[in-house]
Amino acid sequence: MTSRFPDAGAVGAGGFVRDDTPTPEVDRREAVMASLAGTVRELVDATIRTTVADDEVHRVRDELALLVDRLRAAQLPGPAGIRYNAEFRAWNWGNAVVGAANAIAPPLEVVHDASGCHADVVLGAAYEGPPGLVHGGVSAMLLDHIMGVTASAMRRTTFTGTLTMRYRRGTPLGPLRLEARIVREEGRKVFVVASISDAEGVTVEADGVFIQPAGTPAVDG
Ligand SMILES: CCCCCCCC(=O)SCCNC(=O)CCNC(=O)[C@H](O)C(C)(C)COP(=O)(O)OP(=O)(O)OC[C@H]1O[C@@H](n2cnc3c(N)ncnc32)[C@H](O)[C@@H]1OP(=O)(O)O
Repeated sequence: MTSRFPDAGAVGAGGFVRDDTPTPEVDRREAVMASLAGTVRELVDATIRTTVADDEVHRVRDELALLVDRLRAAQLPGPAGIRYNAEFRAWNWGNAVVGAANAIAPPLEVVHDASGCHADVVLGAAYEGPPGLVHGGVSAMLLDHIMGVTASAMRRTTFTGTLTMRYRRGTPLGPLRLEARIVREEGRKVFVVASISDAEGVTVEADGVFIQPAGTPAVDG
């Protein structure tokens, strides 16, 4: 069996980084960062929807600039990447869809089930495209992620090769369900279908080809 885990600190296949931070410490820090990101997410929503006077907006902006400086006091040299420790605990806190420290991420919480993966999410004002509806690119981004996770099946690295969307009707902001499943595999290619639904049924369908890049091992392969 070939391990997907490189030596500590090294960049492995697909850009994954082995990091020997113990799992309890990862869990603790993740909760701290998720707490911060949750408040920043509130800030984003409040910023979009505020109707306070201009002077108040300027005062809030100046206070926020001071807070940004405090967070900038110690920073990673680049993006957060994806890290793994020896216990197979993985963390990707900057991920655009699930990153615990990323206030832009909804965040999606992907659940593995008998047929593939699903996720329940509530999308607010920050994800609007047409009035009251989810931006089509946001729908594609969320589906791309859950389809990628489904294709990877927690045992191999896959990248999106081709993603096709069919927008059947507008997707309303609010509570939504995403579902994804593998329909077939051919060599390194994994074919995945997925959907977004609201209470009335499917709003978006997607199918995609996810490819295990040449030279990347499956964990149990
Ligand atoms: C844990 C976090 C999960 C997150 C999931 C989110 C998913 C993402 O967003 S991934 C980011 C977006 N995707 C990318 O950036 C991928 C960029 N592209 C690449 O890296 C490469 O082109 C990659 C990996 C897709 C294919 O490269 P490579 O392994 O060299 O493929 P290659 O050997 O040429 O082809 C292998 C097979 O795939 C097919 N193929 C190659 N590219 C594509 C494509 N774009 N679409 C469909 N099929 C393709 C080939 O035809 C070939 O098929 P066959 O075996 O039948 O001849």
